[in-house]
Amino acid sequence: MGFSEAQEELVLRSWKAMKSDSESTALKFFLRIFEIAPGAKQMFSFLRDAGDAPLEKHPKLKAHAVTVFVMACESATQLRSTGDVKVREATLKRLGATHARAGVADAHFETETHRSCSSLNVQVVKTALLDTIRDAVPDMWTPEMKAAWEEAYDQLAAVIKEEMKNAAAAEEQTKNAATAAEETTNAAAAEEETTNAAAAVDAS
Ligand code: HEM
Repeated sequence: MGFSEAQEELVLRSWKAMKSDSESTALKFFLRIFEIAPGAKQMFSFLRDAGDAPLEKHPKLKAHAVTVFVMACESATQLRSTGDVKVREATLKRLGATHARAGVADAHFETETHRSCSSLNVQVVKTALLDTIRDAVPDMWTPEMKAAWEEAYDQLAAVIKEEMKNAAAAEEQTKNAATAAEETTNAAAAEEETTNAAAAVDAS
């Protein structure tokens, strides 16, 4: 099913209404993420270093929330015009690497609850996003608006998750190359040792 002009309009209209109060929307988004998954706080370096300072005082707090909203809006526009989500190559590479490094798992992007994992309920960013929009624009909120945001978010998340896999694979390759190089060095050293030992035997 393609993304319609009406769906794009729903996403952009609600974002426009929220944008005027993006400061408090961003804060609510974050608080909701940490309500759902308290453990997720540890993944954000700037929060790890923040000690006990209240979240709402944190200067970097807004950036991630606003980026997720803005990029989901851009996805909605792209989905309507081309049926596909494309993120600029350099941005995508960085996003893949940052999220993989921070320990973000595919599950953090989804809405399902992994009941087997009771300590960390992983219905994180997507649920937090939808809840935040619902509470920010209650008069506009409809099942159609929810579906439009879900679609835009899902397509964007799929692109980032794919890039996270690439980043993880590249890191693994670098590690393997380093191990292989080390093994070659060790083998060369062992060979030299054998040669030296043989020479010592010859000399004696
Ligand atoms: C479509 C969804 C998402 C978008 C568009 C997005 C976007 C971004 C951006 C732009 C950054 C800044 C760093 C950079 O540019 O490399 C970032 C960092 C980060 N994101 Fe996301 N993100 C998304 C989903 C998630 C999810 C699901 C999680 C998991 C809870 C997450 C956790 C993080 C963390 C931990 C960082 C690093 C923050 C730091 O320590 O500085 N993000 N994200």
